[in-house]
Amino acid sequence: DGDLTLLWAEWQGRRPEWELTDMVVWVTGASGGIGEELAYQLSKLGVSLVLSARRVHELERVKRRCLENGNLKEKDILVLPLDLTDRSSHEMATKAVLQEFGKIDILVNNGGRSQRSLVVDASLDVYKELIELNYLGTVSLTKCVLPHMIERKQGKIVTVNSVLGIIAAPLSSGYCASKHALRGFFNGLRTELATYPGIIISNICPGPVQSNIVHNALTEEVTKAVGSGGDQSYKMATSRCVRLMLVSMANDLKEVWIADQPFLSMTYLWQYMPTWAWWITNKVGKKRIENFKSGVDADAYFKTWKAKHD
Ligand SMILES: NC(=O)c1ccc[n+]([C@@H]2O[C@H](COP(=O)([O-])OP(=O)(O)OC[C@H]3O[C@@H](n4cnc5c(N)ncnc54)[C@H](O)[C@@H]3O)[C@@H](O)[C@H]2O)c1
Repeated sequence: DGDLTLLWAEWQGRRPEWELTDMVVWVTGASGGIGEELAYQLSKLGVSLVLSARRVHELERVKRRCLENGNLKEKDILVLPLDLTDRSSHEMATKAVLQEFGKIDILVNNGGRSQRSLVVDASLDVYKELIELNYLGTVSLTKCVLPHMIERKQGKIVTVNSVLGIIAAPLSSGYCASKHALRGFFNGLRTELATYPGIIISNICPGPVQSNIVHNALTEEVTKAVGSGGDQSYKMATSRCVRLMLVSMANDLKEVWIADQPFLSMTYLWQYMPTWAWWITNKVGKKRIENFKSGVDADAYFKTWKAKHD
């Protein structure tokens, strides 16, 4: 369920419990899904946590659970409301973190939204929103934190990308574009930081993971979200995805792929045999569009596949 370097690191590499203690970690999109689970697992490691998203009451709920289940005290967790699309607020937010904890060791760019609509139906505003949020929001926050890391000559910028930042799928063209753009940006940034080996740029590419991502996905209109989560049973458990993310952070891996089969094999196929990968993608993609058009969960066919192979 991880690329070979990641699985090697999990087996033989440094453990998150040794490497990530005493760090200041800022997680965006911490009010749900992967970001929320990340907060819980990090809170057990004894880090100082900054929890950001738009909804304060949800962040307070996550903070309370971190305090109940983790090793942290009230003073170790800062709830910092943040809208990634409100770029003018990012500098102030960064200052607030530095004022509270004096440093930022790890920025986890996790907040984002997906898409469920065909190119022919989706308004241009949907594409604009996905670029504003997933791409420019992430770039903006990174640019605020980067000078601090350069000054200290250390830090990790971890971005929750997606396998859809490498491959593509129907109904998600704007999402794929935003994630491809992010991968290009961070690969470019990494090349510029070659003289700062202490600053790690890490690109995390999960496949389907249990979360609210489908529920919150944009449709053909920017004002309308999907509003139902669909079937989650075929997706990777959030806790497993986050554990592998922590392994990646502890071992300074530059890009990792985290996905159950057949998604992981598909990513390898795209890497090594793009022509074959296109053949399969078009076959599966057709089914995905048919399901979507008939009002069924677009990925319902994976239930049958999983049932056969489990
Ligand atoms: N779940 C998956 O299958 C999957 C797969 C690959 C990549 N990802 C990526 O993982 C990340 C987390 O997604 P998730 O699956 O946990 O989904 P989710 O919908 O459960 O969580 C998304 C988080 O982002 C926050 N967010 C949304 N808009 C925001 C804004 N304008 N400003 C600040 N925060 C905002 C939400 O409040 C929430 O906390 C996303 O970047 C997503 O693209 C998810």
